[in-house]
Amino acid sequence: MPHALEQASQSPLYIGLMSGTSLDGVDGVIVDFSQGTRVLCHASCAFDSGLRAELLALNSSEGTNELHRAALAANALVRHYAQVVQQLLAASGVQPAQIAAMGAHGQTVRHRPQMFDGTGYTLQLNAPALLAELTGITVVADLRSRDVAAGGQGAPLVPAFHQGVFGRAASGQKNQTTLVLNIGGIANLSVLGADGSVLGFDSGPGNALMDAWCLQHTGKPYDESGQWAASGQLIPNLLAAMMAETYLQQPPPKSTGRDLFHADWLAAHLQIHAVAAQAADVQATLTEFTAASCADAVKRFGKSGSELLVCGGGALNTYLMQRIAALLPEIHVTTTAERGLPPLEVEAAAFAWLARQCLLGLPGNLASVTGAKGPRILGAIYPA
Ligand SMILES: Nc1ncnc2c1ncn2[C@@H]1O[C@H](COP(=O)(O)OP(=O)(O)OP(=O)(O)O)[C@@H](O)[C@H]1O
Ligand SMILES: CC(=O)N[C@H]1[C@@H]2OC[C@@H](O2)[C@@H](O)[C@@H]1O[C@H](C)C(=O)O
Repeated sequence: MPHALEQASQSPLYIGLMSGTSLDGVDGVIVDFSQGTRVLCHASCAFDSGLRAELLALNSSEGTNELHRAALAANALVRHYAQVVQQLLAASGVQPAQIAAMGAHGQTVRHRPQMFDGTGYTLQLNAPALLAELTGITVVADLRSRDVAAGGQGAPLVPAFHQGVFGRAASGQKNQTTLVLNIGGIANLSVLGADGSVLGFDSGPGNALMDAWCLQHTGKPYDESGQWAASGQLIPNLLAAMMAETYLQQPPPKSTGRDLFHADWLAAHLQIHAVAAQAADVQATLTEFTAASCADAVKRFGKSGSELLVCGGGALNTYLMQRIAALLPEIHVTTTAERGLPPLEVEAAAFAWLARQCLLGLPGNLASVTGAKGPRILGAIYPA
């Protein structure tokens, strides 16, 4: 390892930066790993509507000059990252030289881990060299593609971090399966077995479809606390049709994204089952779809008496949380805040941990989750 990097990797302070499939903006944290995992501060920066629309457009193959537009969007994205980094440093009083590295996820615009020839790809827009220039901090980027190259899904990556922070060794609850459900744009579940085993997979949609419908009909980017959904009536045929999506029944390892759960997927279902429906009824049904697909995943892999810790922005949707709890009467449903990590900090903290694993030369993936051939060191390093 070059001398400067070796020196940097002595520091216990790392930054994690996450901009996920919700396309709402960037969450960042500084984490101190000197004694367990301690988040020193959290900052976020919303995307302006122009960048959000461009990133959403780049998720589909429509439109022209994608390569040029993707490069410009990546530059704009890391300017938001740099802004979050400045906020974190200002709030904590930490100097750039004290940060060992930052894990910068980038923006997923395609996720096709398995293609016809066996090896697919996952694509996160990012400009790590620019980010290193803007911040003076070592950047670890491209954290998914090595797992895909090793035959894995490249996602979800957070289960290994969940195990360290919420698993039996960390919790002291040695006889119990702990489940961690991240409800972002897409939802993913980690199953932390009492025997130390770890499973994990994307259960299906999180907030992405609800957000899209809410924006289209109310002009608001999301349904605050799920109040609008709570005012609507469930459309049973629409729910049944969406729950019949074959992805939901597939066994893990599996991962998904906007590649499957996109606007056209929703429109096709609405055209058949909700032509004359009230918009609030569709919102109620989309919320139930997220709740039911998450609850099904939990029922399949959790045990009666297990604890379910919810994180991601969906944990702030009170109505969605009520629906998940109602569908899982034998599971204790709460949020990660109960274990000391607020829901909006978990993913970003996971990417700080992944940067640390990379710098220390340790694996970041779990083959039991992604299906990769084995453990792999994830990420590419852009020194400060
Ligand atoms: N107060 C709230 N009420 C309802 N929903 C909320 C609230 N706050 C956040 N959300 C939802 O959470 C979303 C953001 O969640 P989060 O930041 O976890 O997603 P992400 O990181 O983009 O996704 P992913 O985990 O798929 O990468 C918002 O788009 C919104 O749908
Ligand atoms: C390809 C990609 O960006 N996947 C994200 C997405 O957002 C949630 C879910 O789908 C999960 O698989 C993953 O993110 C989390 C952070 C993960 O890798 O664990």
